Amino acid sequence: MTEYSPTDLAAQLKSGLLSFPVTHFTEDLQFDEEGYRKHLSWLAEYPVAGLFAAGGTGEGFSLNPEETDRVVRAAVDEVAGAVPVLAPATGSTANAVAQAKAAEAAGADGLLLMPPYLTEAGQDGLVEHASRVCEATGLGVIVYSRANAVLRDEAVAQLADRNPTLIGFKDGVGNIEQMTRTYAKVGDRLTYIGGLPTAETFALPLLQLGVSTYSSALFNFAPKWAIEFYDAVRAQDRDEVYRRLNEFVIPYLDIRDRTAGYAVSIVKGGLAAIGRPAGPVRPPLTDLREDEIAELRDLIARIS
Ligand SMILES: O=C([O-])C(=O)C[C@H](O)[C@@H](O)C(=O)[O-]
Repeated sequence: MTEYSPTDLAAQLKSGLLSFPVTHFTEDLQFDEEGYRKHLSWLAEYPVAGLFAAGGTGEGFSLNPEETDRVVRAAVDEVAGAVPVLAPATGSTANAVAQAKAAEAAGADGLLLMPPYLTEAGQDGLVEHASRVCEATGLGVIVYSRANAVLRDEAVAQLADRNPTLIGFKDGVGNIEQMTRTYAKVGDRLTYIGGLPTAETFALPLLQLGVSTYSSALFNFAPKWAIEFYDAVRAQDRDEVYRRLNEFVIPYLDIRDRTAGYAVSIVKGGLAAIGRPAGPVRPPLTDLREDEIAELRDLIARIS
């Protein structure tokens, strides 16, 4: 059972960078628990404020509920209380509620509510969906606003009023007006997390909009560099942030943007490039080509 009340968890997550580990697969696309645990054990050498198991970078969308449970349990066990572990709640309301309960039983400390798949939905329906998940457990919940579940300021305010366990808003859209409206309306009642693909790209400007931390996919293969980048953002060291954007992030985006879904695949590519392979990505994603991994290796050499 978690030691973090929702309020404690909200404060903890604001205190540092957030880790979104990839999920390791064998060549025949089964969960490679040993590889995953070794990866978490290596990343544990670097200070983060929370670990989100089976998130987007962790290909949570490709896992069945039993696999998600295995990944979450492996993370909880491996991390052993050093940092809070947050688990995903995905898909239909019924599925997300079941996953939330399973995560609480597995000892997770909080939940990241992902968008429901396929259907579009209005704001009232999204509030209902998220509220059901908030009501399902005592865990703190972060709602991920992205894709077919983009929440506007009024809906975020409604959700925060209705659900004391809603602790965070993760933005995957980057709409400046909506972020401004949301922070103006809801203020520090919630913790705001930058969750656009390759979140470092937006970290400095979003800080001005109340977004105090972000989910780092780069942390998977460049943990020291990712922490240093986060420190530069928090210190509002504009020169250093732009130096690092030019040195690494922008050329990395040039590779990432070649194929839809590479925002996740490139993270496994980065791990292959540094000699810590995490196995292939699952369909519908595709792996980077060998020449792209070689390109990425040269890029990573610049920051190692
Ligand atoms: O669920 C996820 O993995 C994310 O949305 C976070 C990613 O880590 C994203 O912020 C990124 O690519 O840096």
